[in-house]
Amino acid sequence: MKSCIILCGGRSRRMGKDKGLMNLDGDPFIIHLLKMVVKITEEIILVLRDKKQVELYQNCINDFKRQIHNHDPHIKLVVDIEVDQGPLLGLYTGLSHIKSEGALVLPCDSPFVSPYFVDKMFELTEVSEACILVPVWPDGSTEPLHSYYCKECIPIIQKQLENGFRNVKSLLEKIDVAYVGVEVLDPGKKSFINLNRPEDVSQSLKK
Ligand SMILES: Nc1nc2c(ncn2[C@@H]2O[C@H](COP(=O)(O)OP(=O)(O)OP(=O)(O)O)[C@@H](O)[C@H]2O)c(=O)[nH]1
Repeated sequence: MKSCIILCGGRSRRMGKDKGLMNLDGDPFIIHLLKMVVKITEEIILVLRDKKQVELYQNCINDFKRQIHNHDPHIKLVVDIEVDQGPLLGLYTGLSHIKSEGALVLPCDSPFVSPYFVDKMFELTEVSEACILVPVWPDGSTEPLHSYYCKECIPIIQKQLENGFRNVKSLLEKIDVAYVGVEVLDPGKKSFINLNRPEDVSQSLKK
C-alpha cells in the first residue's frame, strides 16, 4: 500500500495567505498535488493546523471529488496534535494516522511535484533498508519535506519533540537514512520548487 502525507499546517506568513489553497493556473496548489498523487497512492493524509483549516480544505476537496467524479479518493484530513509546532510535529501526526509501514511526505507548497518523482521514491523505498529516504543536492543540502519516512520514526520523533526540536532535519541524525541524488529522482528538479512568496507564484507562471 502506498501512502502519502501532505503537510499543510504552516502559517504561510511569507505568502500572506494559506499556501495550499493559493491558486495556480486555475487550481489551488493542493489540488495540483492531489490530482497527481491520487493516481499513484492508495492513502493520502493531509495534516492541517486546526478545525477552521479543515473546513476550508474539506470544501476544496469536495470540489475536487466532483471534478474527478470520484466520491472516495482515499483522502483523509487530520489535525496536528498541537498547533503551530512546525513540520516535525506535522510529520509525527501524519505517520500516526497511516495504515501502511511508511509514507512519502510532501509539502503543500510544491505544486510541481512530478509523477516520475513519486514513482521513483516508492520504487526506491521498496529496495532500501533504511527507515528514511531523502533527496540530496550535489552541495549536500537535503529535501526532508520531499522524503519517505517509515513508522519506526514515530518514537524517535517523539523524543526529538520532547527535547525541543521542531525541525525535520534534526531527525536525520538520529536514524538510518538513505540519501538519493535529486537528479535520479527528478531530472528536471521541478518537484523541489517551493512557492513561498507571491512573487514565486508569478515567476513560476512565466517559466
Ligand atoms: N501540519 C503542519 N504542517 C506544517 C507546520 N509548519 C509548517 N508546515 C508545512 O510544512 C511545509 C513547509 O513550511 P514552511 O514553508 O517552512 O512554513 P510555513 O509556515 O508554511 O510558511 P512561512 O510562515 O512563510 O514560513 C508547508 O507545507 C507547511 O504547510 C505545522 O506546524 N504543522
